[in-house]
Amino acid sequence: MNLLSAKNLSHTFEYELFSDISMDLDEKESIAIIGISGSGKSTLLHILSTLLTPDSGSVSLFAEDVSQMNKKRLAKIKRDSLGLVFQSHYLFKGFSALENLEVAAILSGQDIDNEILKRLNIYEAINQKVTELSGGQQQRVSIARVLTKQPRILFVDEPTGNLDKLTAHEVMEIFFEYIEKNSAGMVLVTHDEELAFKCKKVYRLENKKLVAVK
Ligand SMILES: Nc1ncnc2c1ncn2[C@@H]1O[C@H](COP(=O)(O)OP(=O)(O)OP(=O)(O)O)[C@@H](O)[C@H]1O
Repeated sequence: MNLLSAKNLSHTFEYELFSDISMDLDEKESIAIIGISGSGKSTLLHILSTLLTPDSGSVSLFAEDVSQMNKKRLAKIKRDSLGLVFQSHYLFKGFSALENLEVAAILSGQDIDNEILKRLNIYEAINQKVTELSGGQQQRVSIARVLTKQPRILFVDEPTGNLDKLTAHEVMEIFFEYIEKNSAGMVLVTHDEELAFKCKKVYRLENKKLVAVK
């Protein structure tokens, strides 16, 4: 089943970032987008995850055109089906790590998966306040929180920036197992080509186009 289909996307800020970009994400599929700094990778991810409206072109989620959805419908799809793992964590700072996960569990009606907490190595720190955790621990809590709501599509922007190499690879393994088990999909933006090439498909954003490199 097709989870996401982007057609002929173009976007310009101060300069034209890209034009006429199309891509498809199917169930159990992972796509990595690489490219030099400033090529527009994060902007493309923002468009695919509906945070930003493209200048032209369309994005469909689960075969529904995002531009044709009313606000309520789009909000529901975002809440139930999209998982964003971005550099800024958006954790509730005054709460503990566990409380942050509980909010996600309650809102989505899902359970917290202790196994994932152990693998992310945050099980022991789960009762600490977010502000007492290191940057890497906060990042791992935000990954656990996103997975707790069991989204169908993961949008991941440099998930391993604060993490050592071993932890970064473990996080990728957790993502891959997650999408396989849940028939979900993932779009990953990264500078790390080694991590990128673990994905099923790899595209490079260069000269304003998306070039398939795997
Ligand atoms: N909201 C915005 N308003 C104006 N310009 C923006 C905005 N967001 C991004 N840009 C510009 O668009 C260009 C591409 O940014 P983007 O973050 O998409 O690139 P990137 O490939 O992800 O870069 P990096 O690898 O450094 O994170 C940059 O020149 C950036 O300054």
